[in-house]
Amino acid sequence: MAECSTNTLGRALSHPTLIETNDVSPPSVQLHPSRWRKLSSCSSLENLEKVTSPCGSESRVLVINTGGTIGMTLHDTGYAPKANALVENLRKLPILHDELYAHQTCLYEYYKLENTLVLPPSKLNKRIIYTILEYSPLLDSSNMTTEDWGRIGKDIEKNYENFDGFVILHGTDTMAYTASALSFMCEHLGKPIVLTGSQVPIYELRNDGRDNLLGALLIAGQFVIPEVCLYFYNKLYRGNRVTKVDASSFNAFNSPNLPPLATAEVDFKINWDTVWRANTTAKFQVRTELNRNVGLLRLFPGITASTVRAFLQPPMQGVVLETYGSGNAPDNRPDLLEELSKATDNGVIIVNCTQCLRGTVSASYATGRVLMDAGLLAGGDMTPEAALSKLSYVLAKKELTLDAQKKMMAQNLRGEMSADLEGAKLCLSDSRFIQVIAKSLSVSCKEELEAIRDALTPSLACAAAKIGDTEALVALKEMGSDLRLGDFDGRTPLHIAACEGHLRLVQYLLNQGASVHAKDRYGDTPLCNAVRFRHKDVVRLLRKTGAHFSREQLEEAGSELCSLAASGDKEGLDIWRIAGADLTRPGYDGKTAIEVAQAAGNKDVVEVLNSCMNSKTMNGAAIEFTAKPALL
Ligand SMILES: NC(=O)C[C@H](N)C(=O)O
Repeated sequence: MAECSTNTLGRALSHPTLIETNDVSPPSVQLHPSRWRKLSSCSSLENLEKVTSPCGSESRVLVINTGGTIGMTLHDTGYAPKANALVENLRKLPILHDELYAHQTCLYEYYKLENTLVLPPSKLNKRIIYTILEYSPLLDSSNMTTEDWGRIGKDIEKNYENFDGFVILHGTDTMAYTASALSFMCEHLGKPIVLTGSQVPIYELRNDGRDNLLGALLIAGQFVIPEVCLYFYNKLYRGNRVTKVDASSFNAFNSPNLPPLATAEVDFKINWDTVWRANTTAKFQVRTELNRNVGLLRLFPGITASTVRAFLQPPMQGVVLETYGSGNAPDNRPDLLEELSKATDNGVIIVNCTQCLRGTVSASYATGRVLMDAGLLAGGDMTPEAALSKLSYVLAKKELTLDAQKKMMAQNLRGEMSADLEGAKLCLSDSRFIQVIAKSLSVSCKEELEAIRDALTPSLACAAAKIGDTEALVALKEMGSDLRLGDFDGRTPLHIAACEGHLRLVQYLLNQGASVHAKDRYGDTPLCNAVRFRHKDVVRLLRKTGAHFSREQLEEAGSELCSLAASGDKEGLDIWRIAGADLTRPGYDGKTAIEVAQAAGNKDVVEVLNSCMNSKTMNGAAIEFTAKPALL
């Protein structure tokens, strides 16, 4: 921690004095100063030297336990969820909880949460602290409804700013539906949400629950993959691309039309090219309104017109028709086609999806074109689960006209369908720059070229961000570079642009999917950098996009605010206010900024602070954090 104490926000706020006054040399673990403070009064202080982790950092994950096999036991009626048993069980598993570390670092005292656990250090040297929120009753996922999806969404929204990632424990039977639904409900998502579960309860000797939970936690706590994902049997999938394909294998899920986002091998291999990029500058929010008048209808030879008619009766508003092959239906059945036409004329949205596990619907066959003529929308390569939940989400947007809803159904909203990439593929060999380097290194194959590109472009992109050269960034992007990647210090172009105050460039990077939550090796986000270098416009834009201080940074801000108040620095205080700091937060000695300003006789600072605190309409209103996260 000592070497991290000079030039970034978090480091500037650390309190070496705390360590001195307690006369305890810091262990190599990077704890937040507030935990240090707690530690000083903790009975386990004498054990400090046993904290063995080398200099790592911590991240926080919220685990929402909805039920499913992972936490089931065998009852008279068969397998059913067991309440209040998971935390106790995990606490006894050394791969899922490091009791010594928790004790030595006063984890329970600090978080005041019995259900907070900590993983042993990861290979990337991170400690993942996770808090389990268990639902009551726990459900077999066959019992889940759209209301349960809404509850999960709202709990994530409530706790969004307190955690780096989210894991949802869920039964496998309807996990693909929940994952799809959440992917649409979570708008402008900037953090990972990973669903997982198991085929065998975690309490049994041989089970897949431990590995699945561990993998999901490691991903949610270490990688900014801003998607609703599903982790199972060593693979991370996009949630709206999966389907359950096996009732009894550990390898229960498949993502037939999209390769996994990541694979857990010796190391996690993230397929960053596939990871979804946000293209808006809006804040995260969850839309819980879903339309329940939707359904799935699977075509089969000999289906009667009256069955179809009955299915399409009001109040039905949206149907996924599961057709044959590449989206085909009998073109010698005018009775069926008439029922479909009547329904679409009456405003029912019918989406054509294939019954096949893999592939897309197309208009290659006459038997497919008749469905287009009947007013069906092509569902591309969407899974029926994704198409159904997308319908439910889109139809709940009552502010949209029917035409706008249909248009939205045809759009790729969250990576649930493949865009028609004909002619749009980026070609690495277009880049003269990379070519010249590749030539000088005598490489020619695609993989080697890509490796060179990936090694060089993060630094080049940061250099372009430093001088505000948007054109250079556009050119790098066209080469296929991922502008979200960080340099050797984990500093992304967005960090650099935020430091330099290049507002337009910040906007451009956000439009390209740069993450406001990316942390560099010192734990700093672009927001920390923009505050430090006092770029108000950038701070405003980042806040608008959902950037926020972590709970620890907010706690530590008190001392910085006091020092600004002592030196009469109104501008400095204002920028912290805009960034979302709580101006009433006391410093390390318990005094607030206003008290410090009063003592120093800085009248106008007192006035400014008073007016800020009285003004309800102020921009970037202070966020009040309680000692406990909002979930309690
Ligand atoms: N493996 C499982 O989790 C199946 C269980 N019936 C569920 O979906 O809740």
